[in-house]
Amino acid sequence: MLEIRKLSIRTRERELLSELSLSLADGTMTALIGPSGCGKTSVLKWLAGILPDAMQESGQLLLDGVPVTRPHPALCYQPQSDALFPWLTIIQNAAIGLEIAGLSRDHARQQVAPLFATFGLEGCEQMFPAQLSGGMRQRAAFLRTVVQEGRFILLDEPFSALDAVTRLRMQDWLLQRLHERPRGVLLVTHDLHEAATLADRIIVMSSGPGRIIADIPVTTPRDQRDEATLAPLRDRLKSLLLKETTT
Ligand SMILES: Nc1ncnc2c1ncn2[C@@H]1O[C@H](COP(=O)(O)OP(=O)(O)OP(=O)(O)O)[C@@H](O)[C@H]1O
Repeated sequence: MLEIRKLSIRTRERELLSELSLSLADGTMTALIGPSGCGKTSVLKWLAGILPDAMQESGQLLLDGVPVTRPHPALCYQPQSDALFPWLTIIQNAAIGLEIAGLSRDHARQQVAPLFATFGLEGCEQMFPAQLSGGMRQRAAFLRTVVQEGRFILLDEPFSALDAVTRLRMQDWLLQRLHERPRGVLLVTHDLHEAATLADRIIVMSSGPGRIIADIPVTTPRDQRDEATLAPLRDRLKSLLLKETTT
């Protein structure tokens, strides 16, 4: 269990988050949605331990009840920007998280190489990030994150640069992977359909300052989550967000 306790964040100008508390269970996916600028990315950055110096924060992070400092190997973070190292090839980038975790270079590359075809990156292994499209770079960053063995994966709009079909493929792949190797996932997304299709639970944040205004379990079995079944949930999410953006 990963527990955020009373997280408050201030920028120089304003209070961004006020005493936000949230527990994430192992092996479940939680989607975090909210108006632009409400602080979703900042929550993930705080969890990853890379909040900008310009922000002041207070709060505690507990893993199984024990306070943790970050970066922590249990937490794998995929930022909104792909954050690939421009001087490394794509396979070096994809393998770097595993290398940092202690795998030998060869072993790390052996782990990621078979996934290049699945991720539509076959033939790009020796290319550099600047030679790839935005969607390809995002898939490489996603690959780098999901191969790591952390108990919790923090994904910041991981599919935002993908075309509709590739996005569906990557979502299916993620669900399959989590089925085979359960992890806790915190998924920041603006896509209500994505949240409703993938998540076990959806957290809705308000802005000014950010706090949780709804915590909604998604109980429909995944294989029954079609357009019609999800429509009432999407409508509820939409109306919560509309209220937040018009007040
Ligand atoms: N490096 C920074 N220094 C100071 N303030 C920042 C910095 N980065 C972000 N902010 C402020 O924090 C606010 C929240 O940003 P954050 O990226 O966490 O929101 P978000 O909910 O993820 O937004 P979006 O949905 O648009 O990605 C921004 O509106 C901005 O004012």
